[in-house]
Amino acid sequence: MNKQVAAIIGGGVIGGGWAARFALNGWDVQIFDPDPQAERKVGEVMANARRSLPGMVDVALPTEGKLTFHDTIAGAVDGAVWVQESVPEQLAIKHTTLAEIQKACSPEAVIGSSTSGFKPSELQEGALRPEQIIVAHPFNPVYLLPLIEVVPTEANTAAFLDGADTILKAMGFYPLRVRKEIDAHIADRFLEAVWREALWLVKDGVATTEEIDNAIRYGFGIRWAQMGLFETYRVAGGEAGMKHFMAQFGPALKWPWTKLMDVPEFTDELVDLIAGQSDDQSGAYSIRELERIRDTNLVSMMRALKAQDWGAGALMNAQEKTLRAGSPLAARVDDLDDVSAPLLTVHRAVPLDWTDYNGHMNEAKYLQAFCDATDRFMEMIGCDAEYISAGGSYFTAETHIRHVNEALAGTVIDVRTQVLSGAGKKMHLFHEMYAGETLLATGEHFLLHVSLKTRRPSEPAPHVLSALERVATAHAALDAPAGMGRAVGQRP
Ligand SMILES: NC(=O)C1=CN([C@@H]2O[C@H](COP(=O)(O)OP(=O)(O)OC[C@H]3O[C@@H](n4cnc5c(N)ncnc54)[C@H](O)[C@@H]3O)[C@@H](O)[C@H]2O)C=CC1
Ligand SMILES: C[N+](C)(C)CC(=O)CC(=O)[O-]
Repeated sequence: MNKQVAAIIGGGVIGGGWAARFALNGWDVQIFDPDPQAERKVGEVMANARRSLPGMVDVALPTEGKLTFHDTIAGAVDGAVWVQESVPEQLAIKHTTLAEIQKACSPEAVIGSSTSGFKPSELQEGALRPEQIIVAHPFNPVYLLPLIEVVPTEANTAAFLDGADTILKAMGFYPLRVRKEIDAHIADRFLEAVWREALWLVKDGVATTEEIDNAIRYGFGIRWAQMGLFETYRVAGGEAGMKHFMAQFGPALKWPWTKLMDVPEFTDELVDLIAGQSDDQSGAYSIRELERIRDTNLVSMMRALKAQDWGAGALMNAQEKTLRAGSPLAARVDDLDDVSAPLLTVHRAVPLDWTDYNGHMNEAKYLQAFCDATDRFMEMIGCDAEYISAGGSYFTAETHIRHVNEALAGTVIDVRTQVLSGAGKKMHLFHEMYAGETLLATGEHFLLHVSLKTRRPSEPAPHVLSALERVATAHAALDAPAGMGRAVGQRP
């Protein structure tokens, strides 16, 4: 099947991030950037994205698309369904680039601009087809953060905007439709206000760049990542909530807490002061190293939110549900004509938060992956959430894991499950974990069906038992897997 094509016009920090997001979600990506270093730079962004994005959700993303570089805008936009403009933030350059794009692209394509500040009506001025241009403002790193501010004008139809939202959501983005166009949309208004205050604090010698960053990351920054501003302040109002919060802190808005719109003059002295402090603070790392530190932290935080089904984590769960639906990972044994081969129970990439000080998947996570495989197999035979809430389940009684090869962050792993025996209360499973054709590990697990009321072994419901027996009978014809029944220390 032909992949969908995205064109990236301008492959710098942001264009490179868009390219990675599209490619790792299975799109072919065609890039135009006049910088002779663009291919190397995008390659480095891709390398960081490959280690961080694929493992964010607990199911594999589509197979990575192809990245190609083109000498002209016309070449890059050929066949593109989405064209993302990410050239420098100057209106004249944006206009010339959008005109070039429109001369060659499909009239049906979405043209998104990454602009941080220009209004869509400014971008659409003098355009051949204003109705296909919108602001699609991302956040760095584009391959990990979900927010895209979608800012339309009246020229864009509802159907066109809904189509754009659908494409963005399928890639795990959160398209936030901005109701009225304004300079700098929504989020950059805040960022600029915070930045302005921070510049004053440094200029006035109140704090260094590092102290300001500490004030953010040890306090309100981490809080904002999960509840934003208003929900956080509602809680801060105590039992009386938002009204009490506003009564208490509203008057402070009139006190001289902030410098408001007053911008410190960008003298060489101020720039040198800030750049110097920033070098002292973070100069020991290269930018790519800082990006990797940032990505590891972001993935770990977002996956923690995923476990809580909250905020950015709830978005990831929604994307995962869509990716699972219709894949072999959604099938039940009763729906399958053929269960004679080991069954696919896990298909995912190794997430960054599964790796350890040895730079590979930590041993505890092999058990996690095999546990997920067992959960999935239980679901396949009908021991699903509904069955468990009615009081039946399986408990694991014994586990044996063999580590055969290592797996790095981003590696796609498959677990295939063979039923060694399944009768009555007993279920004996053998999981094999692969990266492509390479065996990474095996897990042998013996489980007993239990009643969650008595916490004692019990007979499974007939439909669960018959599905289990069907697979066990089919798998009885398979060879015994290598490593079955091994004890620790035994020679291969
Ligand atoms: N850096 C950031 O934090 C964010 C930037 N943005 C927006 O994204 C856009 C791009 O910004 P960055 O990626 O940061 O800049 P950048 O300087 O990293 O990249 C711009 C790229 O455009 C290329 N370029 C220059 N003229 C071009 C042309 N005529 N045609 C095609 N490519 C051309 C340059 O070679 C460069 O690779 C801007 O509109 C900016 O406001 C949006 C969100 C965040
Ligand atoms: C600094 N900036 C205005 C370019 C920032 C953005 O537009 C969004 C971001 O990623 O912070």
